[in-house]
Amino acid sequence: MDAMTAATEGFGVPIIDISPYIRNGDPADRAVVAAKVDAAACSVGFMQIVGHEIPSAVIEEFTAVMDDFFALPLEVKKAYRTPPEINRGYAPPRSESLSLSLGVEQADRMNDFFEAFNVGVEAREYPDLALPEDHYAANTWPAVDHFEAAVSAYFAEARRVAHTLTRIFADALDLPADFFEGFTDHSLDVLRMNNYALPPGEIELDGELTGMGEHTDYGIVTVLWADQVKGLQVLDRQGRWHDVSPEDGALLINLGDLMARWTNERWMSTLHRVKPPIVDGSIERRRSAAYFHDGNIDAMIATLPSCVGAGSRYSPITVGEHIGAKLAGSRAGRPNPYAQREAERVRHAMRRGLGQQ
Ligand SMILES: O=C(O)CCC(=O)C(=O)O
Ligand SMILES: [Fe+2]
Repeated sequence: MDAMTAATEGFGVPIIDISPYIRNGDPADRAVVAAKVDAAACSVGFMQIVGHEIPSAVIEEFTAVMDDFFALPLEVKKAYRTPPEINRGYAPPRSESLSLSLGVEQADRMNDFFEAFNVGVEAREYPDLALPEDHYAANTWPAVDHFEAAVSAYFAEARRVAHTLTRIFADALDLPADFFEGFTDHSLDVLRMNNYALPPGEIELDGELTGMGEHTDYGIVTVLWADQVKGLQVLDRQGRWHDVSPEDGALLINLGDLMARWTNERWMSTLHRVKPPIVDGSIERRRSAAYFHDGNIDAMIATLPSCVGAGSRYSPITVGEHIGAKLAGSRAGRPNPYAQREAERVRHAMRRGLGQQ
C-alpha cells in the first residue's frame, strides 16, 4: 500500500507498510520501505505506518483504560500530578503550553486545554547505569482497574515499533544497520496519553484556546496513535497548516528535533498542533497517545558527517540538555531560548497570516 492521503490539496501523509522490517523480510522489499521513509522524511516529516503488528486487542484495551482514567472527576485525577520537572502522571487542562517549548509566547500562557497522563522508562530498569531519577522517574499508576497492565502492554509494543523505525532510518540514511542502537539502548522514552475535551461551559471562543499549541516533538521519533476525529494539523514547508488523521489501523509517525539535528534538516522535525473541532458549542472529544522515543540521556547528538555539507546548522548537544530545555518550556513555563530555528518557522507562518485555519 503506498497511497497518499489527500488531507488537503497538494499535501499528503504517505502510508507505508513496514512489514518487511517487522518480519525480517527480503532485503529488496526492505529497501523499498527505506526509500519511502526517506522520501516522506525529506518532504512532510510525517508518515503513517501499517503492518506494525500491534494487536488490535492491545490497542482496544489501552484506549479503554485511558477512557476510564479521563472519566474520573478532576479532583481525583489531580491526585496524580507530579512537579513540572518530573514528566510523569497527570497534567490537567491548561497546565502546559507546548509553544513555550519553542520559546514562542502566546497572548495567553498555559492555555493548551489538553489533559494528559504520562508514563515512561524508569531508572530501575537499568540498575547498572545509575541513570538520573528525575528524567527516568518512577511511574505513578492511578487506581483504575487494569490500567497499569493495559498501558504497559501498549508501551512495550510502541517501543518495539520505535526501535524498528530506527533500523529503517539507518538504512534510509546509508548508515550501519545498528547505528542508532548505541544512542537508544537506555532510551528516555515517554508515552503521553492526551484527552481533548472540555465541558461546554468552559469554552471561550476567544481565539486563544487551543487543544495543544504548535510544537515540534523533541526526540528521535514519535509513534502516535490518534482518534480519527479531526484536530491534528501539520505545517508544510510553505507555512500552511493541514488537517491530518490516520487511516484505519495506521499509526502516525513524526520525526523529532534530534533527527533534524542529525541530518542537518534533510529530514524535518515537523511543526504540528491540535485544534479539535467545536460542534454546537462543545469540543468534539478526541484522544491520542504519543510515544516519544528520545534517545539515551547521555547520548551526544552531532550532525552526521554525510549531512554536514557546507556546515551544520546545529552544534552538538546531549539528549539530556535538549529535552531538559524543551520540558522547562512546556511544563514549567520557562520559554526555551534554544529553539530559534523551529520558532522562526512558526513566526514565519504567523507573519504570512496562515497561522489560523
Ligand atoms: O493529539 C495529537 O494528535 C498530537 C499530540 C502531540 O502532538 C503530542 O502529544 O506531542
Ligand atoms: Fe507532538
